[in-house]
Amino acid sequence: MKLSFQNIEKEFSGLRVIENFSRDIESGELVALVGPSGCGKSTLLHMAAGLETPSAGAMLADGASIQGPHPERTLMFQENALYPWLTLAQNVALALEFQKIDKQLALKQAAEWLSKVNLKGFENYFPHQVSGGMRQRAALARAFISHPKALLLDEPFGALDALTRMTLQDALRQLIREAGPTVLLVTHDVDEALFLADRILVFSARPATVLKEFNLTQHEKTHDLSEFAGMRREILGLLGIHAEHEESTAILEEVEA
Ligand SMILES: Nc1ncnc2c1ncn2[C@@H]1O[C@H](COP(=O)(O)OP(=O)(O)OP(=O)(O)O)[C@@H](O)[C@H]1O
Repeated sequence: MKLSFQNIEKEFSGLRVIENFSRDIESGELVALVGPSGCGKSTLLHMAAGLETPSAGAMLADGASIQGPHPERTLMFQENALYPWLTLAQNVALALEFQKIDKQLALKQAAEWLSKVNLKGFENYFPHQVSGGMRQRAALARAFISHPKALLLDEPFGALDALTRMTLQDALRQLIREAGPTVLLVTHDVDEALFLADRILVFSARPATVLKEFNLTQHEKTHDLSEFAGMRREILGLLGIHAEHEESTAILEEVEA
């Protein structure tokens, strides 16, 4: 699914958040949105999800104006949104409810997707009985089970420790390779953007405009991002962080608009 942001402007009660943003996200492309906290990244994601409307401009999916949420465009948040009273399999199966699939068949498919994200054997566990990383694995299974054409990820691994985050990034990349959705990824983690993205858009503070765009399609990437040291330094510089002062990527949280 191609997502098109056309001359998008957004303001909330006089607060200008997005200024003249235009970009096409091609079908199957993974574009990461990076920028200071509060600059409007989630707002752009919410427009693609159909949860917010632009104040001016047009938000299109495959050339048609987005009128509201649709299961073809799936949003996934940092805080896992699993229902605590449902098992992991029931949570994943729930995503198929709108398709009116037989409940037993939905549970069977849910078990298959849980297996794909390394949760075989945990189908009947409740969310509180597994780790945060496992909950996000289940959330990934739930996001993919309905074969979304566009996946809108808002800091999906932001609450996880660095090691767990990397294993989840590997799982996500594998799922994306198999399913091929268009992906918009909001992240504060520059390394996550470098590892996963085909393209990185770096935004200014509010009102958000694109400061620079980085293309990474020609690279086959590993978690050893040393070849991207220059690009990483440049992105952090654009965000007002000097590499020599950088203690962790969490610092990005403190760059207030
Ligand atoms: N529904 C809303 N009503 C009013 N203001 C809003 C609404 N949604 C977002 N905002 C405001 O728009 C600005 C941008 O918010 P947004 O969540 O898009 O930023 P962000 O770049 O995703 O931030 P962060 O990186 O901290 O998640 C913020 O000042 C926020 O308070």
